[in-house]
Amino acid sequence: MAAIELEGVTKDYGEVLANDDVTFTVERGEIFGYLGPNGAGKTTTIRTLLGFLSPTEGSGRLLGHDITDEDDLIEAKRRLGYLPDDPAFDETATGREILELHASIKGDERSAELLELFDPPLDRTVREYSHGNVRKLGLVTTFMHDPDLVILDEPTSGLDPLMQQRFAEFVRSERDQGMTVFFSSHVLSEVRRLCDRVGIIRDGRLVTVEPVESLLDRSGKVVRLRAAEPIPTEALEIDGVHELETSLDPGEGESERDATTPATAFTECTLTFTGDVNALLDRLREYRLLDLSIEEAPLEDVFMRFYGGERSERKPTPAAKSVPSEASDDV
Ligand SMILES: Nc1ncnc2c1ncn2[C@@H]1O[C@H](COP(=O)(O)OP(=O)(O)OP(=O)(O)O)[C@@H](O)[C@H]1O
Repeated sequence: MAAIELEGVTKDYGEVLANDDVTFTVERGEIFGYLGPNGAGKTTTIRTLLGFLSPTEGSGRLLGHDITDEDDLIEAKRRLGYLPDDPAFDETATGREILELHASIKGDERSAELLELFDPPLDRTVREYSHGNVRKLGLVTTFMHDPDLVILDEPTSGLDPLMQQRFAEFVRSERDQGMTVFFSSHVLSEVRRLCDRVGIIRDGRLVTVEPVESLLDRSGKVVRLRAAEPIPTEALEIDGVHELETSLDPGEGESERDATTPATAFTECTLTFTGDVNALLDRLREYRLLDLSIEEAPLEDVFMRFYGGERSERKPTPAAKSVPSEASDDV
């Protein structure tokens, strides 16, 4: 039995179709990242999963229980931890009082261990908490009853880098012991670090569900090179070259191209490469290179392909100019 199953979930608010035929499954023991820009429909899916919203159409199951059947869902909720995007704790209560309340409702198997990790200031009232401290208290209340499945809406928002790191290590070790983790995010570095699979939602529609590794494979590598001699642009006319940017440095003391320089040639370039790296290296073998780097493409670039907008700035080569490349592999 899967941890989460959604089938054709649609939520129509009249003027906005917040979720449009959303279908996916999250298996037990995986970390699933639900990605999308602001307003894409992430919170709507989460609130539907938890039975807080009834779908206009479609159905779903949480730990095997029907999300549209309130009584059935109570069973699932005993084994569920949920961190909303804005946990509405009683502002007049102290952190300690909040924990006592949660313990009395759901039980407390592990708050001592969680408090050591996340360390919210327990003796202050929630009114005095920073956004990050509310998040830390929320993480303790989410995991304290040792749930089988956690659903987290933007869990690291407001956490400092050290806390984000701690959260990542904690979540991975929980996953290794069988917990299922579903979280929404628009923080791509955290998704890359944490997730086994990713679902991307844009304008209410699920655009893709796939392993994070295949998303990275499809995004290709960023290749940067600097050559000691001009390389004809045709040398890079091979499958998998995208977004080629080149520049020609005439070199010290040489202000003009010499007669042997091809009409389109470069000494420096940056490109995104989705093909076989060996084929690229074969092409470059006959030229004298000064520098070559091959790195994973930023997930930001891949993400942008899904919902449009400007690509993140790539460090341009000096005097970089664009050269027409083959059609982009938009998905
Ligand atoms: N109660 C509501 N009535 C009408 N429209 C709504 C309602 N709740 C959400 N929406 C709209 O539905 C769309 C999806 O909203 P949702 O909160 O699910 O997005 P999100 O991906 O969680 O965004 P964010 O990352 O900003 O939290 C948005 O256009 C939002 O304005």
